[in-house]
Amino acid sequence: MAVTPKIAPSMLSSDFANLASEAHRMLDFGADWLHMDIMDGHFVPNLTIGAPVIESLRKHTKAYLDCHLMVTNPLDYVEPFAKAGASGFTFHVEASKNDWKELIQRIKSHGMRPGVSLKPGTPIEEVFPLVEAENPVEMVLVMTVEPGFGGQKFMPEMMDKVRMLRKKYPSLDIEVDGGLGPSTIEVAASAGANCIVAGSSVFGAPDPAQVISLLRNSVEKAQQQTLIQ
Ligand SMILES: O=C(CO)[C@H](O)[C@H](O)COP(=O)(O)O
Repeated sequence: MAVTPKIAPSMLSSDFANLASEAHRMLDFGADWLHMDIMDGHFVPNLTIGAPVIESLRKHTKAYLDCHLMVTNPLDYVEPFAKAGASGFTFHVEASKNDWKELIQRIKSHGMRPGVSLKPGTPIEEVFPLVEAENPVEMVLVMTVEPGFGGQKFMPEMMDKVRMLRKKYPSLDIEVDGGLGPSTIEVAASAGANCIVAGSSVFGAPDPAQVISLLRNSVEKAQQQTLIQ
């Protein structure tokens, strides 16, 4: 069975001073999720937003807040993010070598959906135990740029990771993030990605609704092709 396409504009490219209206604008344009980039200034060389901003945004929308925690100590953030109203809590495998079982358990017990992400230099095999665990993650986020900043160039060589994941786990949510847009979506969708994060290509477009629709159509088309083959 094909997994559902989810188009998630990265709010990193939004006007943070008008976050609620930017969120509504993206949802009106057809976004499924809102992707929230949480950076602590240590794990990646950038500092963005934390739980207080998620809490403020939650007062304005019921949308799925897909939180990607680029932080050194993800365990410290589980409770604050749950209280703030996060929906998905995606942590980095590089930051959870010894405590991922506890982390997944705590994310779920706090009512959020656990995901794991990996940087471009991290081998895909490192996430397999987290997907195959008795209490598994429900999404893998394959970074297609070095995490930290929007507007970077998509790394097509990351598609081997996506292909390998899709082959092993046909019903897993596989998210890609970094440099996704009309010129790169086909390769990502045909590799098997179904959750698409896109920042600059959506926010910078004259018609963001058209880009969101194009991204969704590409995922649907690739999924149909796979069913035919
Ligand atoms: O996680 C991120 C950076 O760490 C961003 O979500 C990502 O890069 C999206 O931005 P763009 O689509 O402009 O590349």
